[in-house]
Amino acid sequence: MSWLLFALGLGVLAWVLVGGSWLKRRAPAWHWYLTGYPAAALRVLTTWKRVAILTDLAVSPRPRRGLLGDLVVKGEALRPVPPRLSFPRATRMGLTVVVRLHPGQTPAVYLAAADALAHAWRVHAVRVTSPERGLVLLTATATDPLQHPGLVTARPRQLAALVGALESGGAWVMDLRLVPHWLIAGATRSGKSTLLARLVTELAPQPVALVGVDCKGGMELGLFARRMSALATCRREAVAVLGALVVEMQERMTDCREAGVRSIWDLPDKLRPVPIVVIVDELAELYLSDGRRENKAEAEQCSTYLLRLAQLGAALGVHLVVAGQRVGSDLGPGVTALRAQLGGRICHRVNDPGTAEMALGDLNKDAVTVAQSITAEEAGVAVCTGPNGGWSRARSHLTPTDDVTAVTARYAALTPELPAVADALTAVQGGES
Ligand SMILES: Nc1ncnc2c1ncn2[C@@H]1O[C@H](COP(=O)(O)OP(=O)(O)OP(=O)(O)O)[C@@H](O)[C@H]1O
Repeated sequence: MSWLLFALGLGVLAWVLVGGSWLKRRAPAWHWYLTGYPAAALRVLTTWKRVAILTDLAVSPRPRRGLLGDLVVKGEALRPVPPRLSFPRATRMGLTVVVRLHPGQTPAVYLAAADALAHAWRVHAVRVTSPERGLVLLTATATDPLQHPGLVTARPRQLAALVGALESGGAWVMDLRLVPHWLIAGATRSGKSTLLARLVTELAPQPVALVGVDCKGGMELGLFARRMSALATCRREAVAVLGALVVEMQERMTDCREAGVRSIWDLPDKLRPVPIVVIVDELAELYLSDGRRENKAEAEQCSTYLLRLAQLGAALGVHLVVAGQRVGSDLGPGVTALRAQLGGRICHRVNDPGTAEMALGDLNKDAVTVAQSITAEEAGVAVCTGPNGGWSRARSHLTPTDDVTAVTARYAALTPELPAVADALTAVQGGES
């Protein structure tokens, strides 16, 4: 018997010393289920009452004012009651609990208490959502899942690109059929180009025309030129390409009108034109001008064309993905109008609060705060909006340049021709030489 106990003890010791860390490295989710979750669940249940009182989530069943003779007496009642909490449920990287709100309570107080809860439960973060009136769902994540996001999968769909992993462990998908236009903001070295590379890798095998506008001489998007139907590398070329796209869009509009449909997706397969995704790297290069008249005119033209594409493109199969280091109204009045049309927002680390505010501020103030807390070590981490109006932290899949160039070379033969756009570009390039 004593030998058995000794062997058991040795086994437990070996597990603690070697097995635990091995499992943590190999299968972090299992490590969490076996060791982390029971301890965290116990911590949630044992600390709930104290934390709820400290963060004003607990309320007293007795009113704060009472009558003492003719006097109204005001004060804190004794023994506040914490809201009812469900048993913590394990998730892959954390746990969730449902809290039943006290009458008159709103989820706002729980949002304010989220940091305190994360601290008390010793977890990375606590997110607060309200799935149903009167209930809040507290989702705790044990460690930052975006430090080493695993590879996730998603069902392939046309015009949808699996670009990374969400904080929840789900797939981060940019679905252009659901959200037709996107704005990507981020300081230099924050991960914008990597995200664009990932997007191109995902769209390259699909029947989609890619048009690039990279006024930094085509240094970024030039890598994918083999799979691009057109690539503008300076503002003059951008004006020509965007102008030709507006004309193309007007032709599609006429086709739809004649066929009696409201979008190209309602046209029969044979008549449906190929969808076009216009990728703009560095928005500021299109908008800024040095004050000279011709430069100013070009900037204004770019602004007008982009706005037109964004306003009408969704139904006509023309989609915009616009990236920039700094997105602010100082770039010109057209930027704010354009932003309003770009429903999908992605904000990496930014240098100025104005850009985070511009990217996410009109959608959610909390998202702005979270975007501003992304550090320089977290390249590729961003706050992104979801199709149903929510937001999440996410990290793009690191896609090395060699992989993207290999994919674009493999699918180069699939590149659809856009003759009007190519002709406009050639005409400008001919005029320049
Ligand atoms: N998802 C990611 N995971 C890990 N590292 C990443 C990720 N995305 C980017 N990085 C790292 O950050 C570096 C900078 O990324 P990237 O070139 O995409 O930034 P950028 O915002 O486009 O910068 P710039 O504006 O200067 O072109 C990359 O070389 C890469 O090492």
